[in-house]
Amino acid sequence: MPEDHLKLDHISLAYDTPEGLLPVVNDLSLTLQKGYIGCLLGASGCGKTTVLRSIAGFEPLRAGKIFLSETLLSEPGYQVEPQHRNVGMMFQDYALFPHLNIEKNVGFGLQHKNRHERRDRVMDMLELVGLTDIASRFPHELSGGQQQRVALARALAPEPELLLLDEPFSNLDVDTRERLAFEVRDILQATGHTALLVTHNQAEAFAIADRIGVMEKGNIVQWDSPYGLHHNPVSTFVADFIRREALMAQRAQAYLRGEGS
Ligand SMILES: Nc1ncnc2c1ncn2[C@@H]1O[C@H](COP(=O)(O)OP(=O)(O)OP(=O)(O)O)[C@@H](O)[C@H]1O
Repeated sequence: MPEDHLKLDHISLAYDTPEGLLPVVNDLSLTLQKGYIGCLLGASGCGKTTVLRSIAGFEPLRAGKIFLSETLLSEPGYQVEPQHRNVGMMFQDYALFPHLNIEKNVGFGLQHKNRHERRDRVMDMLELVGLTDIASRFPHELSGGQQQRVALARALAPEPELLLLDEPFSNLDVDTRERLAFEVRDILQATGHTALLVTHNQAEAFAIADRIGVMEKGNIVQWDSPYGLHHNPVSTFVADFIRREALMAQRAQAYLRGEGS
């Protein structure tokens, strides 16, 4: 069994709002092993992005602790700054700098390297995502799928210990989305990266993840392998959630085949 890498230990998170404190995540725990891809899966508003933001260092904890490779990153009253966490991020909106070409976008987090080292690393990353021929292009000249591959190359370039992906495929059409999900999984597996992905798309979660956490109202109700979730759901909520999503996917496929509405 690989060693534990990311550990969320009974974390709670809340937002200060004009109406008062809004509890969002309540006593959530998970452990992700080195080289594994984990996924938080759940309905809109259940707190997935908030958990990811707390790991990145953008949200303070109200309770609990976050560890990466046994280093304490967060606890109430203590936060390692986001730029010192060695955590890479990839979001749904690509977040590429429009005025920089692809080479400069991918090299953005490598200012500490000299010009030659930076270029070598950028080219290695572009080769990894299969885009060496477009290094001098600008983001608006690329398709959504290509832009997202550049975003992955940029996130991996500084050799992060952990990669966080927030709905990275949701702006893409269905075919590209599926293909890229598998591609990203293969790249992460080949490079041995540990990653945590957030999605509300079950097919995506099952395509990419070694461990899936089904979330309900700010907590994980089951943290398990895709097989375990399918065959041993711990509650009717999980069973219904999995069945409902599978049913919706089947209906959508039937609809696309013209077999009804
Ligand atoms: N900055 C904020 N201030 C106040 N409330 C917030 C803030 N960000 C998120 N929330 C609220 O916290 C709850 C959880 O939001 P979060 O974005 O973590 O959910 P999510 O599961 O990622 O949802 P989605 O799938 O729609 O992105 C929601 O009720 C949301 O309205």
